[in-house]
Amino acid sequence: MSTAVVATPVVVAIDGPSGTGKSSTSKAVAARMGLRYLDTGAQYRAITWWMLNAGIDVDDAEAVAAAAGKPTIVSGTDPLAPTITVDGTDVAAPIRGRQVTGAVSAVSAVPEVRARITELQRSIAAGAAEGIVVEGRDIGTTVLPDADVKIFLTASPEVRAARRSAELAGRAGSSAPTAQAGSDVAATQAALLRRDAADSRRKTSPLAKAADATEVDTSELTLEQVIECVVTLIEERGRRAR
Ligand SMILES: Nc1ncnc2c1ncn2[C@@H]1O[C@H](COP(=O)(O)OP(=O)(O)OP(=O)(O)O)[C@@H](O)[C@H]1O
Ligand SMILES: Nc1ccn([C@@H]2O[C@H](COP(=O)(O)O)[C@@H](O)[C@H]2O)c(=O)n1
Repeated sequence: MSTAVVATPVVVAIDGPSGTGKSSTSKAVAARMGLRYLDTGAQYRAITWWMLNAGIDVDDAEAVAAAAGKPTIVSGTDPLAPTITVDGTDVAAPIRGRQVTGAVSAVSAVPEVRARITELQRSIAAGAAEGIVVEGRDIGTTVLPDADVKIFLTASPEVRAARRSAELAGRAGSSAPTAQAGSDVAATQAALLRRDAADSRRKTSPLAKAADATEVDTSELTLEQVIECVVTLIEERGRRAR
């Protein structure tokens, strides 16, 4: 296992569709290389949670835009214990629920929301003296176009759905595969693809691979292999820069 620590602050952008392994990979790479870690999806989920809690119709883009500046979102960037609060409330658990997951693409498509969250992301990245891994959908294209290393993770829809379903089943405490589990995987895959389509089609900074990003298809790779691959790409960039 590599335990590299980079000498100069490095900014790493990791983008990709839902469930490709961005969070797992980014956290592990950041922890291994002594970097900070920012989960930008959690920030969009947090503002969505606040909108839902405030009774705002998330399909009313004008109402969402008018409220976009109201909540205060704070992200903790320790890769071993990332945190997210809204107006001082810890929302790490509720932002992973179905309601937020079903509403987040509509909220994140609103330009005023993106402007607000993008500004926050840039200030967090600029303040990370030791370097940072930032993961999301538009980091390499829009948020940090000058990132030192850009990676675009992909995986087949079938693999992503199977991994996500296993994760959800693990959280719920189930084990043996059943007919119900089979239909859950199909529903999970449909939901992932719906979210990818909405995130890719929006007008403002859609989910996209930056022209200078390295694409890594994780379908046939273990998580450890993906982490090693990303660490190697960062180390190679460091050697070229010296
Ligand atoms: N290479 C891999 N092999 C096996 N399982 C993996 C791999 N990468 C990630 N996983 C598992 O797949 C699931 C989804 O991974 P993760 O949450 O990191 O994806 P993500 O791209 O951040 O998703 P989202 O965009 O929805 O937040 C997790 O349960 C994770 O442990
Ligand atoms: N840079 C980003 C990151 C995320 N989003 C939106 O948030 C949703 C949730 O992201 P997860 O990574 O937690 O699944 C995602 O579906 C996007 O709608 C974004 O727009 N830009």
